[in-house]
Amino acid sequence: MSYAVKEMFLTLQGEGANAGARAVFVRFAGCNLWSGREADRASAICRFCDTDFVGIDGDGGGRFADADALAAAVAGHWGDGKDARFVVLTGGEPMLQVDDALVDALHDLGFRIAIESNGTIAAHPGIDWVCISPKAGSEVIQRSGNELKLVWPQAGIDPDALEQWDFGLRLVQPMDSADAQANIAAAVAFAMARPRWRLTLQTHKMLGLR
Ligand SMILES: C[S@@+](CC[C@H](N)C(=O)[O-])C[C@H]1O[C@@H](n2cnc3c(N)ncnc32)[C@H](O)[C@@H]1O
Ligand SMILES: Nc1nc2[nH]cc(C(=O)O)c2c(=O)[nH]1
Ligand code: SF4
Ligand SMILES: [Mg+2]
Repeated sequence: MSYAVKEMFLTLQGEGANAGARAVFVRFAGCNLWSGREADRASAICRFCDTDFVGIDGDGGGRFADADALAAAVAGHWGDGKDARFVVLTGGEPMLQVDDALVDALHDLGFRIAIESNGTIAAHPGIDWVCISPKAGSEVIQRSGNELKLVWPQAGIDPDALEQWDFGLRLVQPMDSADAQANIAAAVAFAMARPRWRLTLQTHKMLGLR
């Protein structure tokens, strides 16, 4: 299978429990909860997305003919070192494209694989770190993993229901929007009221990283 990738870059993971870790990000093109076109945002299932995932025209993006070609590009972004190789598969929705061949090819090159997914498609079982971020109005079928990352506030999501899901960590992340300051206050209040949850911030945005 070939893969459509919007962009690929080396940075520090900005969010969640792996924040601060050097990682190659692979941003797959396309999502099942929004077309990515601004004209469709108001009618999309997911309406607060902060990301351009349309097309394959970003830095390091393109159409990769097979898993070995994509994994080789990831290794090229990482550089020579073999130690602690780490790749984050995101998008768009990465589980529209991630398959056995890609997981095997990345593991063969020594990468630990993380995913950022909306959970509407089962995560590939070979992935080493599963981060699921539920979206109101969608059906999340992937209800287990390493971290559950709730963007807050989100009308239509009941945090009590999420307490039943099987995740090692529960994280609350302020929604980046015109109301960012109010959303930070809401996320802080959320974490203060719910000791099983921790606040996570989009540190790459504060640091000026990609
Ligand atoms: C762009 S999404 C791509 C991966 C996948 N489609 C998902 O939604 O999890 C990457 C992460 O950014 C989060 N995110 C998207 N828009 C955001 C916003 N406006 N504020 C805070 N987090 C946001 C998502 O919830 C997800 O955890
Ligand atoms: N540095 C950095 N960390 C991130 N964590 C999740 C991201 C994403 O867009 O999936 C992201 C991103 O785009 N950049
Ligand atoms: S599910 Fe993820 S990629 Fe898709 S629109 Fe929402 S935040 Fe963006
Ligand atoms: Mg992002």
